[in-house]
Amino acid sequence: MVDDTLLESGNQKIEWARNHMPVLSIIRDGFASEKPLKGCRIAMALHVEAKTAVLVETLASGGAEIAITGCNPLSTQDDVAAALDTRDNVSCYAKYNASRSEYYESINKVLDINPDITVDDGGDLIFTLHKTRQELLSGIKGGTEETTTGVYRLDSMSKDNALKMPVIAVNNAFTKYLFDNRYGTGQSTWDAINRTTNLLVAGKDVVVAGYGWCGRGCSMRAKGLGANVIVTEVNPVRALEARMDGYRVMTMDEAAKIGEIFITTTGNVSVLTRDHFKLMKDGVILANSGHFNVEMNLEELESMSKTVRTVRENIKEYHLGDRRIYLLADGRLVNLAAGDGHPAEVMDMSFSNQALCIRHLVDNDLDIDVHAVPPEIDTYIAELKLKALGIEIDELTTEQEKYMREWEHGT
Ligand SMILES: NC(=O)c1ccc[n+]([C@@H]2O[C@H](COP(=O)([O-])OP(=O)(O)OC[C@H]3O[C@@H](n4cnc5c(N)ncnc54)[C@H](O)[C@@H]3O)[C@@H](O)[C@H]2O)c1
Ligand SMILES: O=c1[nH]cnc2c1ncn2[C@@H]1O[C@H](CO)[C@@H](O)[C@H]1O
Ligand SMILES: N[C@@H](CCS)C(=O)O
Repeated sequence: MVDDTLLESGNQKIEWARNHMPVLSIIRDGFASEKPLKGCRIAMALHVEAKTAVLVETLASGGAEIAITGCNPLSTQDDVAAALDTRDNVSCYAKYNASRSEYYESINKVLDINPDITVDDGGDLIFTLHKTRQELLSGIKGGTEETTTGVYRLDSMSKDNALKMPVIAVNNAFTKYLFDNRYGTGQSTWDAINRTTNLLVAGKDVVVAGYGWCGRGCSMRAKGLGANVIVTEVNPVRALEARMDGYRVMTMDEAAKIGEIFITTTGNVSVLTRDHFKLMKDGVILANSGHFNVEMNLEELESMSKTVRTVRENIKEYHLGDRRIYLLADGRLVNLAAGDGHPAEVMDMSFSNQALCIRHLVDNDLDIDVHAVPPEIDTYIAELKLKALGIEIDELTTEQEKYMREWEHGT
């Protein structure tokens, strides 16, 4: 028996998100009348919260049958999961704080739908499919991948000839990463850090590891909050860009001694290790907004600690004897595990890409490979978003088009 209060809270959150996702709402209306996904079975592993629920509703309104679970043990909002499970043709297996075995059990339940299409965030569904559920591969039309690291992994699989299905790299659409990874992560990471710690940012030394799209967003918003921002990088071009954007750039060995708040956004492992923890000041705060819980070496942090205790919701204190280090949300994506994820207006574009790419997979037979989002989908979403914002832009005149095509003109 599902708790009514839980359902009411989940439905309220979904309604709020739905009302702030105008592009997805247009796509949903089209899906409801055309039913382009009729008879299609979709297996999904995404962060199960309100904006994701709106995507699921959109796919269901297009005629699909959906099984969904989480893509992170700590990002599921149980009220939304309960509400989603009441929708027609939707089964939701996600739960907050799932153990590793529960997490993979749910991934397998989702795969039991015998999917035509898979939707991933970070690749756990597709990797399980390739490792232990290969019998399902022959029925698969294709999949989509939501995030940067998931796409890197798929590219590696493709290079090794290990990939056995077509996948669209949704992350790589302009209308995804330029907004979601940058402005979404920038805002939601700080929202989560601020609501979790209730501490001041102004005047603090904030270290952002990685100056990709997420790192740019987190640095930009840290600066806006009055922090002194330090960036660490391994890519010389991005390091230079960070420097010219006005930040200090140095190695993590140097930054570890100075920083008061550390945010990892690299998609890489062991960016913060024992050597860095040894150098850190008393009371530093660590948050990850990159990938899984691997960016900080938590085993090393634990092994160095005399005591580990929860001192406030989503804050663990690691007492090293002489100093304390505070870890937010167990080192999982802080914006989702200790916050509500990206703003709805941003996920509007990311999930419109998902919906239209899923339709594209159903309508076409793509080769086994990692595919770009078709440019016409990307442009269409940008146009709809501008329209929803009430913004008109200029068009090229015939003279301008001609000028841009020709090459003979000089001074
Ligand atoms: N929290 C969220 O909601 C959210 C949103 C989007 C993406 N992501 C995830 O965040 C991560 C970053 O995504 P992105 O789009 O910014 O990727 P990106 O590839 O644009 O940027 C990652 C940057 O990290 C740098 N880097 C790699 N190893 C490093 C190291 N050891 N030290 C310092 N820098 C290092 C790279 O050179 C690169 O510039 C990915 O794992 C992605 O999947 C999270
Ligand atoms: O609120 C949200 N709901 C669903 N997905 C989200 C939200 N915020 C960020 N991401 C997605 O999570 C991926 C990293 O795991 C990002 O690529 C982003 O698109
Ligand atoms: N779904 C994964 C991918 C993040 S890049 C996670 O939540 O950590």
